[in-house]
Amino acid sequence: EKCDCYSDCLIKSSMALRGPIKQVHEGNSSKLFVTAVVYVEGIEFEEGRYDLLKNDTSLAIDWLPMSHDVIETSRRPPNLRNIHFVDVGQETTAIIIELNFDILNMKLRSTYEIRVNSIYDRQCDRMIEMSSYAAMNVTFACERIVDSDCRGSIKVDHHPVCSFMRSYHTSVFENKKLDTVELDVLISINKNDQRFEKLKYFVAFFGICDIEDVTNNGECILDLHKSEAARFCVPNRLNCSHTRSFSLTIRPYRSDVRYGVQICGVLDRRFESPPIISSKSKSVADMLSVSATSSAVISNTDTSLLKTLFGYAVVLALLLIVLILFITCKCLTGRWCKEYENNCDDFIIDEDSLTIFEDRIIGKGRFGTVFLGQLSPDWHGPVVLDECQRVAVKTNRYLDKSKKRFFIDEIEGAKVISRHSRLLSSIGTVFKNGNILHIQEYCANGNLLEYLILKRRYMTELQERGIDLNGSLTSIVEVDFDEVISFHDLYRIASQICSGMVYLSSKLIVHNALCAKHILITQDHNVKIGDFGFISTSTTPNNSPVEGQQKWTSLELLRGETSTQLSDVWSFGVTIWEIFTMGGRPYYNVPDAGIRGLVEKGFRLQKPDGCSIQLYQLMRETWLDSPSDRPCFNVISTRIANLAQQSSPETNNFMTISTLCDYYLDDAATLSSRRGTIQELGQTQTHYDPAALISESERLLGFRM
Ligand SMILES: Nc1ncnc2c1ncn2[C@@H]1O[C@H](COP(=O)(O)OP(=O)(O)OP(=O)(O)O)[C@@H](O)[C@H]1O
Repeated sequence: EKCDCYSDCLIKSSMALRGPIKQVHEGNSSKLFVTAVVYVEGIEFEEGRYDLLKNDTSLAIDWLPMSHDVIETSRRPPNLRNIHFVDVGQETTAIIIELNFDILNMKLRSTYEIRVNSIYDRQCDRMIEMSSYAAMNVTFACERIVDSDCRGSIKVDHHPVCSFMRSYHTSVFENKKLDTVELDVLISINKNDQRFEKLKYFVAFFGICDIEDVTNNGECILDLHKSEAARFCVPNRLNCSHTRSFSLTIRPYRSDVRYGVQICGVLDRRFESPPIISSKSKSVADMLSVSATSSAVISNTDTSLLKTLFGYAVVLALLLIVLILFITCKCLTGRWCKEYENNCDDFIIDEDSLTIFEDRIIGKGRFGTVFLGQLSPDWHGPVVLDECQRVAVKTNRYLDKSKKRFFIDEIEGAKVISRHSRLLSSIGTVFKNGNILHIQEYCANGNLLEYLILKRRYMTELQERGIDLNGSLTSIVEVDFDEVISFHDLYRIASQICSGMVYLSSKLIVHNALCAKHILITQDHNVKIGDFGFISTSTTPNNSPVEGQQKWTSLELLRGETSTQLSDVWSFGVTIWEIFTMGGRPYYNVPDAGIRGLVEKGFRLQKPDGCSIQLYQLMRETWLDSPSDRPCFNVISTRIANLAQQSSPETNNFMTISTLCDYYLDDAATLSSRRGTIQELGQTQTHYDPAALISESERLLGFRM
């Protein structure tokens, strides 16, 4: 039906983002430039006839407070740059809306809703309402914005995860005199809930329910602005078992109202307030049973008696602590502990200071299992630990002398290395039941190899679901940005490893076993180089490849010559190859014994699919026959920094993974070590084809070494 000035035009519409979001520079300031297109079906295009008034009824741009509401007030409203109407045929008109947003949105990772409800018809001087409005959410995720500088930006949405636990048991202690109610609440947490892994601690929001909004399922609506908050399982999440009790105090308590509690898990302590679910800032909460019948009344005298007893206990505990400190001090100065003098090594930690969580296996290596551990809160050493004092505890399953020697070498190696932010710190040793435990700082994201493989798998899964990380923002709303990795991050990792190696080589130390598996990733996704069991110095030179490391070993060391810092450069080249294949297996089809012959003949690893020719050129230089022809770590560091800068191609922030690459064939074996079935190193593989290694890379660079 024709739409004229008197008919009730029903117009269908849809909206999409045109092109990527870009950071643009205007004079001294920068803005985020967004173009949205609304396709309106059902109106005849006429030049100059229609307009979009930027008011509440026609075009609305609303910030959705599901992202970071903390600095809401510092955001400036978006600026409408341009609107124009274009005829796209078939009774469809495209409205192109160009907007400028504040750069802060990107730093804080925000989401806006752009909505067009109606358009203005100049000829008839009236608003035409759409049958259903056109709307779209635009998320400003720094890593997705072209030409953006992500330094200091918040990468993920850290809001607490609410509606977490559903099973409560409460016991109520009513203090009539003080008009308060104390609740001991026992909650049950679903053991298998993956979100639990990422949580720091819990917050309970509790308060009076809105009477009219009480539901039949034992839920009520809680006004979060008026509610109180109590933190629990703080600071040590390890104490948080799957059933957990904590206390709430409701003050003043009123018996005529209902109370509700909403339990949320905090992901990042800077963001404790829950997402605002409705415009009224109210959230569905579980009803707390605070009935007078189930309560035990605490009399005033009882509390005062308890307080006195508690006071005595505190004084006694303090006296005890002073006594222990006095004895320890005497012991350390050597006066009372003459007979233990030989053991007075800074590196030895008292067994009682360490708790080992035997059910929390972090990994398994050649020598034994690595467990999660915790040092007592009063332990203070040269390494600053996280707030839970978490550590990695390496055990040694071998008691025979030669194997034990390797383990001790690692501890001794770690002692030689001084502290550097990119090197894994060794904290000390604990003697337990005649065995030595090696205590190291804990890197919550495990080793780099598995880290990369897991990210690659998630990204491959996204690819298979048709989600293009380099595509339009609308298609990536369901992406968990914690689980993907951008080129920017790959370069950052390579550069951090290089800076650790610059430091090691400045101390004239050769690592001898550098590879992705021996690099650990901290909670905040930074790099720590580990495994110092095979280091060599000028006084303790090394001239044989480390068992199982042949694929990372330089030609001279494979030949039995002495390794130098430039031998580590070779291994570093293989490590960046692992990074840019996102955990590919070098020389996947060659057994360790075949590596020397192959490398001597000039064969080198092929160019990873996702890496630039320039980066591959750098890798090839690290694999030059003569060590003196290879770049040193200082030079590599500058070159990586330059390559990282050049590598922000317009729409290519994330690698497109080609699953058919042969270097991914053995993934399962690599990851199986995570589950505890370690592949024996040096295991013989049956078949390999050197010709496969010549591959495309040789042709691309036009030479073969
Ligand atoms: N300090 C640590 N923090 C976190 N995870 C660790 C730490 N140390 C080791 N791990 C994990 O435990 C696994 C086994 O470590 P381990 O050092 O025993 O063996 P590896 O170095 O991986 O292999 P191998 O010694 O057999 O060459 C590592 O791959 C890593 O995933």
